[in-house]
Amino acid sequence: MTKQQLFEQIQKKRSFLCVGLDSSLDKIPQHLLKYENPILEFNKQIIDATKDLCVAYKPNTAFYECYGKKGWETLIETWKYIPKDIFSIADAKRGDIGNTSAMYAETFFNEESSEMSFDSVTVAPYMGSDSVKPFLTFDNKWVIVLALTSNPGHADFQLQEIGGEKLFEKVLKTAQEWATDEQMMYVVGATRGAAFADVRKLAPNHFLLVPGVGAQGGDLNEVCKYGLNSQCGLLINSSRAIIYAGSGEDFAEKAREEALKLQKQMEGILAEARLL
Ligand SMILES: O=c1ccn([C@@H]2O[C@H](COP(=O)(O)O)[C@@H](O)[C@H]2O)c(=O)[nH]1
Repeated sequence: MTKQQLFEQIQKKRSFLCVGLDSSLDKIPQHLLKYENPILEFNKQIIDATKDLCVAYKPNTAFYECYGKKGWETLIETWKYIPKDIFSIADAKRGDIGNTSAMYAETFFNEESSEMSFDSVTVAPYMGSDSVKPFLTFDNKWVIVLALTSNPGHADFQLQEIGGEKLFEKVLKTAQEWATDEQMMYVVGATRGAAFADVRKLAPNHFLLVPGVGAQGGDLNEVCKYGLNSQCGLLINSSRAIIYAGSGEDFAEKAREEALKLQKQMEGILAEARLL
């Protein structure tokens, strides 16, 4: 999916919501445990209930890898179930020496070998250019580089100054030497609020994947105030607050209600910014 196509989806759906599929056996409604693959059934019902309200789905691979062979199968089947006009993100946070990164890229992008071909994968930039570049060799695929994360520990490294600039600023600048805003996005946590103004000074045109709305308490309005650009430029992720909104037989309806609340807020924000 190109950047323009993503913006068109945002305008069509009046939403820049990404639903996070962080699905685990101990959290999904207990009545689903009778299914042969409870998590897949859960994901399918969540997708059916929210697909007209969001423009992206983000399974975090940790929630699948922990179940071994069955978990990988669930990830593959979940990817297959995501409608192909909806942007898919493998939140895997990979990155290693070049030849190893190349294998990670095959894992998430090469359907012939792995049976999945996500639109994008999250990548940790700590190991530098050769750890990121192998992900950029696939046509029409995106790399989403961790820049300023939503967790409290972000300050340990990302806010440290090197040569007069913070590490996350260096990441934002240096990564732009590897790819354009047509192939690269950045992760910036919703809990960082006003820092979006600093991010936009360095990356005015990039899409930002923004986790942290919902369970982590990030403020959607503040993120949009500083982070919105002329093509929206934001994919706001919410995982637990949507998918675990209900725990009974009506869990998918409850998830829809939560997604709808965010979609309505987003519609208002897009309208006010004259992006619709
Ligand atoms: O900085 C980051 C990077 C990634 N995440 C991931 O996003 C979701 C958030 O889940 P919620 O339930 O909405 O809190 C989860 O998969 C994280 O691993 C992040 O939160 N912050």
